[in-house]
Formats: sequence, structure tokens, C-alpha cells
Amino acid sequence: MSLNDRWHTFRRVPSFYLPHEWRNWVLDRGSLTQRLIHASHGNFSVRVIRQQWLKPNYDEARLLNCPASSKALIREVELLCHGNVWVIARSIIPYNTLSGKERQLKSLGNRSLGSFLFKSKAMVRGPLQITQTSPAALSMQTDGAINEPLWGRRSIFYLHGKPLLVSELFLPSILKDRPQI
Ligand SMILES: C=C(O[C@@H]1C=C(C(=O)O)C=C[C@H]1O)C(=O)O
Repeated sequence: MSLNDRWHTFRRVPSFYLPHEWRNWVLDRGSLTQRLIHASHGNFSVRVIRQQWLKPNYDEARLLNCPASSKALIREVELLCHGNVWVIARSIIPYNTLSGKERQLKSLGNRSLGSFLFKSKAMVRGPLQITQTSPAALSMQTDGAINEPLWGRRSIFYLHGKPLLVSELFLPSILKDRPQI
């Protein structure tokens, strides 16, 4: 099942629902890429699952104020540390956002989106929305390896005032693969 379906139901929860051990990760408004690089002592990579022109789901189109029928550049990735997936992410980039300097977003490849966003002097990040979901809800093939709630977030980044939506899901390997920082 693609992330497209996994993110279909982003059920918001208040940030105070977050357990202590996840608060620093999920509420950090800085670059997640930089945080992962630091936490893994540089053993970090981006695996692009797909990057295609597709229709966002209804909720995403609504947040981006895009017509429900319009397509956007949808990028789904896994962020790996020490070869393990620590984060899965889905970004929705409307056509009109891919103008000017932001045209480069079409050809990121396995460079992190964050490496572009947090370099831009014209970037403003909107508020974080928090969600809690389950492997079952995401139809994740975990063969029982993950049987605990998963925490995620999404926020809109504005580049020269043009929006893109980034959703991220934090996997338990973040805490299991390393001690708390
Ligand atoms: C927004 C960031 O970029 C990260 C990298 C992404 C990508 O390469 O597609 C997507 C979401 C983020 O987890 C960040 O590093 O904070």
C-alpha cells in the first residue's frame, strides 16, 4: 500500500498526548534531516519510494488550498539511519510552487528535501499538526515487529510565499536503535 493511502486519514491529536520520549523529535521545528544526521553520526540516507504527479488526497488539497481535481508533485521517501527506516515522509508540492528557484525541487533525487528547505532564506514554516496512528491503520508489513502507536506530524512550508505540505511518521527504530538524546 502506498503512503498515499497511509496518510489518507490524518487524525489530529493535541501535542500534550505525545509521550515524553517522543516530544523532542516530533515537536522540533528545525531540520529533521540534520537531527537524523546528528543522531546517526552521519549514517543517514534518503530512499525515494516514488516521486510522481498525482492528485493529493482531499485533506491535503484542502490544506494547500488546491482544487481537489488538480495534480501535485508527490514525493514519498524513507529516511534511513544505520540502514534502518527511522522516518517515512510524504511531501505534496503544488505545480505553482515549482517556479523560480523552487523548480529545483523537481530534481532532488535522493538529496533530502530538508537540505533545500532549510537553506532557503525565503522559507517560513507553518504550525505543526500532530497525529497518532497504528501500523495496522497504515497496513504496514511489520510481521508483528511494530505493535505500538506511531507518532507523526505535518506542516506547511512556504517558499517565497508558495506552499508545500510535508507529512512525517516517526518509527520506533528511532528510540530502539539509539539511546535518548
Ligand atoms: C523537511 C525535511 O525534509 C525531510 C526530507 C524529506 C525528503 O527528502 O523528501 C521529506 C521530509 C523530511 O523528513 C527536514 O529535513 O526537516
